[in-house]
Amino acid sequence: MRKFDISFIKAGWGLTREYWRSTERWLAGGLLAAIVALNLGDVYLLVRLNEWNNGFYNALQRYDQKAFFGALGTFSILAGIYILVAVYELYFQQMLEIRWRRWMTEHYLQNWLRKQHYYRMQLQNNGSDNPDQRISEDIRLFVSSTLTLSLGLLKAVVTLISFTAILWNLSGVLTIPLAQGKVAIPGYMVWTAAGYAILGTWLTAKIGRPLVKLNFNQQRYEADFRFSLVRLRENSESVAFYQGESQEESNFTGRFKKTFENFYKLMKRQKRLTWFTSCYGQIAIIFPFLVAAPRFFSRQIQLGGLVQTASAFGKVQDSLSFFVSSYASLAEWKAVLNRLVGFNQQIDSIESSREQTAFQFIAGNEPQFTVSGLKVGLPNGAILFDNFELKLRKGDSLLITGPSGSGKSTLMRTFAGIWPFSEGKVSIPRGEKILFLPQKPYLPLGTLREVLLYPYGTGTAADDRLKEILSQCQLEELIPYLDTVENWSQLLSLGEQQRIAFGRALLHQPQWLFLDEATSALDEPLERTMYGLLQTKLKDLTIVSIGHRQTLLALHQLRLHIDKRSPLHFSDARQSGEIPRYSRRSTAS
Ligand SMILES: Nc1ncnc2c1ncn2[C@@H]1O[C@H](COP(=O)(O)OP(=O)(O)OP(=O)(O)O)[C@@H](O)[C@H]1O
Repeated sequence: MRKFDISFIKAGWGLTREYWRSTERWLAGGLLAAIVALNLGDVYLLVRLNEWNNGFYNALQRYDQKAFFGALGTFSILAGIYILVAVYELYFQQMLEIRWRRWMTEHYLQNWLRKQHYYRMQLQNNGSDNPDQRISEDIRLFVSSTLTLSLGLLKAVVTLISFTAILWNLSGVLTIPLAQGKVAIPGYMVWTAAGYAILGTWLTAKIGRPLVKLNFNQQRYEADFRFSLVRLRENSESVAFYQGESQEESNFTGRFKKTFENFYKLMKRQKRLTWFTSCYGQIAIIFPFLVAAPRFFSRQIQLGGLVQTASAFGKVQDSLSFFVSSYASLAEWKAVLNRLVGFNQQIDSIESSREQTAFQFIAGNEPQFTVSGLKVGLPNGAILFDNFELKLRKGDSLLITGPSGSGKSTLMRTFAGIWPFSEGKVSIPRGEKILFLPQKPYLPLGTLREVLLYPYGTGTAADDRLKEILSQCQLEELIPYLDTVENWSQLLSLGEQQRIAFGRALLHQPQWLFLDEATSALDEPLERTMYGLLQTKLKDLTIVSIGHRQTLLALHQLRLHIDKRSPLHFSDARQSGEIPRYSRRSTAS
């Protein structure tokens, strides 16, 4: 038999603990105390209602009208309190749930965004699929299920203790005649309820075990399907140009097929479990009457006693069967837990690989941008550059050229310190501003002002300055839309987006600017204008550009040509001064 694994409880506690130690712990603790108190009040009311059964049914049996109406009055009071408790129990639970979720979401978001984990996760993806889903869906499910299940468990335990005592007193002694005399079993109803629940729990665990994995997969397939739909929305124009609808459709249906097939398996397994739990629940209604009937027919107890005993039996059996009734939720909770733990483990593994890597990205005291002993690889282990050296001084302008796929952008990623498959040292002058304009201009969602000021946020530049920059980048027509929210990356042409990127450089005034094919969509005069702006408006700016165009040569003093088939080639148009050092695998020519 497989060993019962409780490590998930430890993992669950690991995730839960952080919130209960956070700055919100006092308020959260207060809310939890209120919910627990209401929960206990709930159980107390159940005990009172159980006693009420006795009086009410005995009154009916005695045809005692006064006692009957008296019992109805008691019931009204109990029911009123019960309603009040139920309303506030849910209200406080939801309040705690949303606060806890907010805290966890912020915590996960910070972890995901910190040190570019979102980027590395994508590059080093070994198991953490769809982090967006983990942050939105899984946290929500985790918080709500943890609360529901743990409060359910608490209620079950308190109910069990209260009603076991009641049932023990009510059930009397069962005497079984044997050949050599009689055996008396005190509290036999309690033993019967326990036996019934233990059998049910064991069978439920046996039938329901595969649900954990099925739930895990279901959530993953759902997220994959949703992600593919979002991708189409983001790339609708390209797909429309290609008329790629049928390919997209087969991709969607392929992904949905997995969701469908897994759901079918889930459904079948759940059907088996429901067969069992429903039978179990129905038998549980009649079972206590059957067990208590001998004492009723032998007139040891009255109708009220029978109903009260049956109800107490039901409660004991019900609380003992907590596992049976919650198995499906428990399976889902465990799947969610595995996904969140997987997310954390992936971040830990990124952190430890970062510690082990021999790459240093530092702010140095030297006034130059220095690259030394650089080795750049790919995830598959291939090496793009080895022993690469480069030194750039203030005011230099370097153009990196080379055939497509030769590694120019990857080199730029390494210069930015974001490429995890590198070794060596990159040093930028301390305290100086460095800006990278990537190949794909990124325009966030929001107003044009936010787009232009990205990533420094609004309020960092006056309106006049923004307008001036838009004019300089020949984007005057956008001035009236500074505060308009649009999907700008879909609305603006690629050339306009690239000019927005230049606008950002003018605004943020970096001393070191790296451009990866940042003018590929501009015509040549506009390209010249943009570079002219950088040179006139940004003093002592050092520029490193990647590009294919010949026209870029005239705009840079230095050139580095990369080609996998030959050594790096460096040329200096100034023909004077100190030449930056460079090399790769072989000596430079
Ligand atoms: N995330 C990645 N995973 C695996 N391989 C990658 C990844 N990114 C880049 N590569 C590979 O690294 C090589 C260099 O790519 P890179 O984008 O640096 O080339 P490039 O010279 O900038 O090309 P282009 O001029 O077409 O933009 C290519 O063979 C590419 O397939």
